Amino acid sequence: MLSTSVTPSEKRKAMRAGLASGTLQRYPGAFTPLTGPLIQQLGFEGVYISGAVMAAELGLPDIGMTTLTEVAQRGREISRMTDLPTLIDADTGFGEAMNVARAVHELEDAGVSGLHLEDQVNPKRCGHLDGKEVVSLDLAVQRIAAAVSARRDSDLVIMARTDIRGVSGLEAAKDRAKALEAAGADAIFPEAMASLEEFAAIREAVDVPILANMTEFGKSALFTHQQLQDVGVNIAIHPVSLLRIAMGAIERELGLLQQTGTLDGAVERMQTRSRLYELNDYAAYNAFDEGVFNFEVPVGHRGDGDA
Ligand SMILES: C[C@](O)(C(=O)O)[C@H](CC(=O)O)C(=O)O
Ligand SMILES: [Mg+2]
Repeated sequence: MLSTSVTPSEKRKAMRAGLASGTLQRYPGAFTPLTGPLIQQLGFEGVYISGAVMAAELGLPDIGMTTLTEVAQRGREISRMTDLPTLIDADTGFGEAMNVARAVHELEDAGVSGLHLEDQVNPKRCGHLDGKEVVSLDLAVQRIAAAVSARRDSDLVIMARTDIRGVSGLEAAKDRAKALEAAGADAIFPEAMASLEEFAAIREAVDVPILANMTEFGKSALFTHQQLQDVGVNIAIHPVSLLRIAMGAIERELGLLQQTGTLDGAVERMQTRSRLYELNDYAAYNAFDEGVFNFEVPVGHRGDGDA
């Protein structure tokens, strides 16, 4: 009720334990806080908080237009509603070293368990589009080193994302992954890998956990969790999937309403009121209310003359 009773510290430890477990950690992207409890109830290991989704929801392109305040707020809203660890997309860190440090503090305070920082230049773009540019190795390393030295909770997971595969190829991605690991990254997010073999090559290059981004309509095929686990991937994200599923349904049903003047035929496809109330845990609020307000005040204690 109201929020999770699992502390940020416990969630960060859980995220680290999951990454070290040898079992693939599955993090669907929560496109709204309400999907956090659902992801948890269905038995996933964690919740991803996507920059692309946050931007899209605001009607903006995913080119670094969202502010740290907005991102931290969304991180807090989603982390609050789940017992699971959360991994948030911190894009390029909202500037260079000092801004990255500030971002780490804000996101830590928001209660996220981990964050990833990428090596694109600003304005950044979706990692699965062409025409990306990356910063120099020095600058990429500085961003990670700044994040690592700024964190106050040593369990906060600092993940380094490199977009260099789509710019300079796999060999460059392996080299950069190694350098980012040496800079203190707890995990590596190799963006836009073309095949399972490429994930295996990154696995070979570094000792820290690696992430696979299973975004639809991108550069990577949608490998199964088993396939990813078999090549040594530690965590899979499905960043924008829930937004795409929901928006697909919304567009279809809105069209129906526009054409027929009623949504009667769509009701059977909707989440029911009772299921929604279950996710929002109405029962717990009722129980709380009954415990606090519906008690008997002993005669002589009402303060109204006990008339
Ligand atoms: C993972 C990602 O950074 C995100 O913001 O969710 C995006 C996802 C996408 O646009 O499909 C990305 O750059 O891959
Ligand atoms: Mg992003």
